Amino acid sequence: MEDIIQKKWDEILEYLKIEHGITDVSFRTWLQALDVFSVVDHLITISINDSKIGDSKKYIVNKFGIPLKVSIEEIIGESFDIEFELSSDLKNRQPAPAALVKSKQEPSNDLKYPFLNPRYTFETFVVGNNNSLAHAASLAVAEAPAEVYNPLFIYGGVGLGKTHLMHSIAHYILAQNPNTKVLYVTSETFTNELIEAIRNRSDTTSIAEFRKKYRNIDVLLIDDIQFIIGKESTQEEFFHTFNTLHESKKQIIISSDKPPKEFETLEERLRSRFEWGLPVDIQSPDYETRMAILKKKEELDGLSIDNEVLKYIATNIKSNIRELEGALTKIVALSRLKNKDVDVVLAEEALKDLISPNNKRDITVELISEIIAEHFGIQPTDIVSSKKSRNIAYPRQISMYLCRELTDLSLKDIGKKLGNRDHTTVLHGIMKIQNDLETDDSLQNTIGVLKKKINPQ
Ligand SMILES: Nc1ncnc2c1ncn2[C@@H]1O[C@H](COP(=O)(O)OP(=O)(O)OP(=O)(O)O)[C@@H](O)[C@H]1O
Repeated sequence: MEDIIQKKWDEILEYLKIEHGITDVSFRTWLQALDVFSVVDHLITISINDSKIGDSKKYIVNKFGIPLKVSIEEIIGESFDIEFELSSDLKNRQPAPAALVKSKQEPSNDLKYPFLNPRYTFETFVVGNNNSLAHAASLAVAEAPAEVYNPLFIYGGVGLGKTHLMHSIAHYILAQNPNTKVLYVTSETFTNELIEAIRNRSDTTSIAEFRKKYRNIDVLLIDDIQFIIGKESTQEEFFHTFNTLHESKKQIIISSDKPPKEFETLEERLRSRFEWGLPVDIQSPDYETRMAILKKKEELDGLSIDNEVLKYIATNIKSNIRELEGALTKIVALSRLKNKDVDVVLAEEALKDLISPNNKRDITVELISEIIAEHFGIQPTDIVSSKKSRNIAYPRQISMYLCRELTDLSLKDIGKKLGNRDHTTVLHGIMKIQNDLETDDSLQNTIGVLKKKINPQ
């Protein structure tokens, strides 16, 4: 995390300057005298260059303390505490070595691999009847890459732990050998990067760069391969990527929502390759596994929830672990909001939309926002917030566009549900996406992926 904050430090200061109307002279004098000294857990220590501006700590804390905290949250997307220290006082203080401040679960290389979720490890993965084979095969591949099952093909329904297992394999391999070149991508990213490379075809290095990135590695993990089916040039490129890696004995791990034989329009030569190694499936978890997953989440989040409430969730939410975890989060959020203890009555209220009699999910603004937020690595609350940074504003406009396409709601109602926005703002958002779609093939691909995630049928 320290790396990321260091890298984004200038952007954070620029943001602060613009959002809080800081004058150029104030910016040059005060803000440019600030540097990140260390990031430990969620505390950022900022050094004040007192050789340049003297002991101005009190002034800086008062003037910039809160705006800086808010700006960091806006740009990084997470909340941090901050403290200021004079650089002369910090001179003899060593920044805490990153390895000492990480939690037990976190692998040692998360800075180098920001695309891996530090929580998705074998330690946090609950093994049940539904996933024991997939788990065992994944561990075998992690322990001996390219020696046992190549490719490893993990398939199963939505939200059942495929990504979690893939990240676990990557973390494990990197922990054993940090020099291994591991690349995890979704097939959407693979497609979008290929689109970009083809678009810049006149620049002969762009396709070469693309190929170098995907072929010059030891382990390729490609998630949700179903999204490349039917995209001819992507399939073709992936076919050659696969062959190059496989021939040079590099490990390939693929996930999908169905087994290779069920891909009707997949070319035979790719289908047969997917079956070369070991296709393993993940089923919906049984009741005991659902309880164990809820307890694991309770432990990881430091919660203490009445067993009856866990039983209520595990009894009612059966087929999707993401929803199972989401249910727990919703209950805890409602209890905080209402300042009430978590009990079954509160759980019933919190989950009334999730637990419908036929368990069929409706396409709602909330569902669309949740899927978009997850896809872009932000929080559903960001979508309805007033935050204006592009990494939030653009997904919000995509939400507006997809709400209009996939629900019968009026612009006014969409605006209301997306943070009480005016219908003209919604219209502007929709038109922006419509315009971009005309020229941006990557966006077309992303919107296609999102639509399938929202409405898998
Ligand atoms: N066996 C498990 N133990 C603990 N947590 C799990 C398990 N299986 C899934 N989860 C959790 O459920 C959530 C959804 O899992 P994940 O994203 O891996 O699903 P997926 O199968 O890749 O979904 P999608 O098909 O949407 O890509 C994650 O938060 C993950 O940590």
